[in-house]
Amino acid sequence: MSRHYDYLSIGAGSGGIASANRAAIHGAKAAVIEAKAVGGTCVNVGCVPKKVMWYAAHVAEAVKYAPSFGFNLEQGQYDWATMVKNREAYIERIHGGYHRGFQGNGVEYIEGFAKFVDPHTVEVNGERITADHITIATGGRPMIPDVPGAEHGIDSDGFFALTEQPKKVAVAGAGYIAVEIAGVFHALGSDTHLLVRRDRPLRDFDRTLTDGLMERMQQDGPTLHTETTIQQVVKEDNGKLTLHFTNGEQMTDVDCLVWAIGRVPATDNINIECTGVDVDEAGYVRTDLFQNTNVQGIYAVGDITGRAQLTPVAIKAGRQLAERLFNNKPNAHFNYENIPTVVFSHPTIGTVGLSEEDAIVKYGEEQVKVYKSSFAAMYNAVTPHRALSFFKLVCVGKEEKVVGIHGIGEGMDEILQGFAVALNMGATKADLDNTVALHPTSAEEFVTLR
Ligand SMILES: Cc1cc2nc3c(=O)[nH]c(=O)nc-3n(C[C@H](O)[C@H](O)[C@H](O)COP(=O)(O)OP(=O)(O)OC[C@H]3O[C@@H](n4cnc5c(N)ncnc54)[C@H](O)[C@@H]3O)c2cc1C
Ligand SMILES: NC(=O)c1ccc[n+]([C@@H]2O[C@H](COP(=O)([O-])OP(=O)(O)OC[C@H]3O[C@@H](n4cnc5c(N)ncnc54)[C@H](O)[C@@H]3O)[C@@H](O)[C@H]2O)c1
Repeated sequence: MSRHYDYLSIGAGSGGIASANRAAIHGAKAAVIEAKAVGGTCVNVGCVPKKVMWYAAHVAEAVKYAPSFGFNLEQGQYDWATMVKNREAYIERIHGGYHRGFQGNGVEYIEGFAKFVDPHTVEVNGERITADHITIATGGRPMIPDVPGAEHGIDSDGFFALTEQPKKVAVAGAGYIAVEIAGVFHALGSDTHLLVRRDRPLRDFDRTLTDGLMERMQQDGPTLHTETTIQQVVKEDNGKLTLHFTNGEQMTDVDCLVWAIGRVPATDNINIECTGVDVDEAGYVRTDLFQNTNVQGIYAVGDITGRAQLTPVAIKAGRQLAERLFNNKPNAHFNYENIPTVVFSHPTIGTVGLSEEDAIVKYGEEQVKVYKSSFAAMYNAVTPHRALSFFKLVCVGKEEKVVGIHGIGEGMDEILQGFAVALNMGATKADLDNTVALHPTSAEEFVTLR
């Protein structure tokens, strides 16, 4: 038995789904093949369950602030299992939405693990499927380090599988996932330790953001251990973990260790070698700006390309690819510049464009002018948990074109989207100054900076 499609995506995550739906909307006979759950990482073990848990942490914070607003709350027990049950039910509803979308657009959904047979053929469940255009949208999986006892830890997938809240937690890593998971555990009441190898988490972010995050962590956050690398993990007879660090120190009585040290691309098991598609040393598929690989008729979108591993990036790149292939738009492609991003830390970080450091490297110190401020947002200013939010604009040249907008504070995840539009449209500092403030908000800080 064999089937033929105009367009086939291996993987039904953010990129695969978006590209196949768009291809079908433009009349292509399209299919997606998915080995695990429809929606991929974002929906099942990424953005969605993470944001639900971030909201749980947000509610816990509100409960903490409540007495200052006059509430007399009997703070009962927190039930992790209830949150997990409701979260998974929500995810099930999202799955249903995807399947209805496929039906409506005429995309065929094929369950199974796909492997290449040749550049135009894949095999799934023993069946050969051919397509004119095949997109590799297989995403990635969490990385586990090669240290003795590493298997006693869990990864971000394991974090979402927890049905009970651990008491003492160590999170190893310094990126988005480590910061976000540690923040959730802490806010929900676990004794949480964030272990970073160097001097700070989120080292690639503007310094104002990491300074602000570290200040907030010191006031009320997970305990930050810098310059700390795990050398060995030992499971004791009582089931607890002892972490041995390279600096000779150790941490005992750990109930749960989470590795959040990056991800690896899922190209290793799909027999990609038989296609001649070029992958880099780490296994990411090399693509040009049009998502083309070096092999005609094979493309890649999303995390598997190793570029800006974010859901909206995978979606937009996938849709643009379908526009190019099936809607007669030969120049359609995703623009990888000025991608806004949010870290769901406590409080949230929002950032778009160049950090101050990168702007100086790109334009020279004399061309760069920075505006910044900090203040206690009203939300916590009336509580004993007063804490600062931080704001920064990076501008260049005489006209003070805004090339970077960075903030950490309550609501920054929602604030940044509109400011990213302004930056993309080429706004100058004067444009922001000429915009009337919304008062009293945190967002107004960006249009009132002196
Ligand atoms: C914990 C966590 C939190 C995150 N939070 C955010 C966030 O808040 N905001 C944000 O923008 N991004 C976030 N991300 C990143 C986001 O999830 C990814 O960028 C996005 O899912 C990438 O989409 P994709 O289509 O490239 O791959 P994926 O979503 O990973 O989908 C790939 C799919 O391919 C399937 N597959 C793999 N190999 C095969 C095969 N051989 N045959 C069939 N199917 C196969 C997989 O099962 C998977 O379903 C987060 C990621 C993680 C891990
Ligand atoms: N809010 C969001 O949009 C969001 C949230 C989560 C993930 N993501 C995406 O998923 C990607 C993967 O996230 P991530 O946090 O796993 O990766 P990451 O690449 O952002 O961070 C990995 C961190 O682990 C550190 N590290 C590497 N090896 C280590 C080791 N052996 N011991 C200790 N630390 C080590 C690295 O220095 C790095 O800081 C992100 O880059 C991001 O694009 C986005």
